[in-house]
Amino acid sequence: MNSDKVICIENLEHSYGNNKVLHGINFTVEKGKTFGLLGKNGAGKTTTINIMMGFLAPDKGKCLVLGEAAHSLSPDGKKRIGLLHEGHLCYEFMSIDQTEKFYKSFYPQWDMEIFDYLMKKLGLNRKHKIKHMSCGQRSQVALAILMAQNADVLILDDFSMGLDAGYRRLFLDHLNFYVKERKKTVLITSHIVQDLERFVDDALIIDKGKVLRSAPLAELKNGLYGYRIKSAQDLTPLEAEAEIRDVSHTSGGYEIIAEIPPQDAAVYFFSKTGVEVTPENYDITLEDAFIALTGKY
Ligand SMILES: Nc1ncnc2c1ncn2[C@@H]1O[C@H](COP(=O)(O)OP(=O)(O)OP(=O)(O)O)[C@@H](O)[C@H]1O
Repeated sequence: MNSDKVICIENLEHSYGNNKVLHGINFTVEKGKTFGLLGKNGAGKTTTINIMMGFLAPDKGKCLVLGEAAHSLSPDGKKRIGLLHEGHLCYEFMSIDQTEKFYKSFYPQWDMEIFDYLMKKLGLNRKHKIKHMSCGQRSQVALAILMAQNADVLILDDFSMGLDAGYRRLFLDHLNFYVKERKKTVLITSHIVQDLERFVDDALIIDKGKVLRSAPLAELKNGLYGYRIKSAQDLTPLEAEAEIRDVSHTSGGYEIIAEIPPQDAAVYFFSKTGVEVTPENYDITLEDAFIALTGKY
């Protein structure tokens, strides 16, 4: 196997009883890259991560992590993976100091500097108990513990967990530096899709356990265009058109994401609405592309 392939997933299928939730997922995460796994609630992200961690055996398909089959990872392989699972890592009755001491004992490569740096940002006394912290503060401790493990592969399932915008930005900046500097590999999921736009190299969008799009971030939006249109007419019926991926109301009118290139937009909207509008083309965000591909609900 190519040693640059840190995670390699082929035709992964999984069911819970009769409910099939993964329908042949494929993706590869290369060394030194940050990979975003995106999908709506219930899309199959955590199931995929549980298979990658060996917690679940897939019905079909292949899942290799660091070159080993995920369901039989060696102790050495496990040591090289840092996992942030949905929820928290910490025992609530412990203080920050006790939590560090507890986790440090499992990780020979414990990076005290990173832990101290992130705890200084938290600004709480180290004797402070986890149970007396806010949800976001607990998440900050959990992330510091994860970073201090100094693992080669970091898997962060829904890292945002109640964190405010400033801390999320600080953490992602830090993680970005850490990944590039130390050639680590990251797989991350977040419901705050916008956070990942500045950060991931490649992304996979899944919906109901199927791959909708898999590409380097810059290519993920290919073929999707955003238009701002001021109109007194109700444009929501456009949502029924196959090439229209989303119609959203804004204070000034509408934002429409469509598979229509700018040179054809004015004629297209005239043909569909019967009124002359001036569609203003804008650059769509990753979140726009995500909604265009997965739908609002
Ligand atoms: N232990 C389980 N038993 C039965 N069904 C499950 C179990 N865990 C998850 N599911 C179902 O599998 C599907 C995928 O769930 P999964 O947790 O993988 O989604 P997700 O993408 O992580 O969602 P979210 O963003 O809401 O965390 C859902 O329909 C869910 O109801």
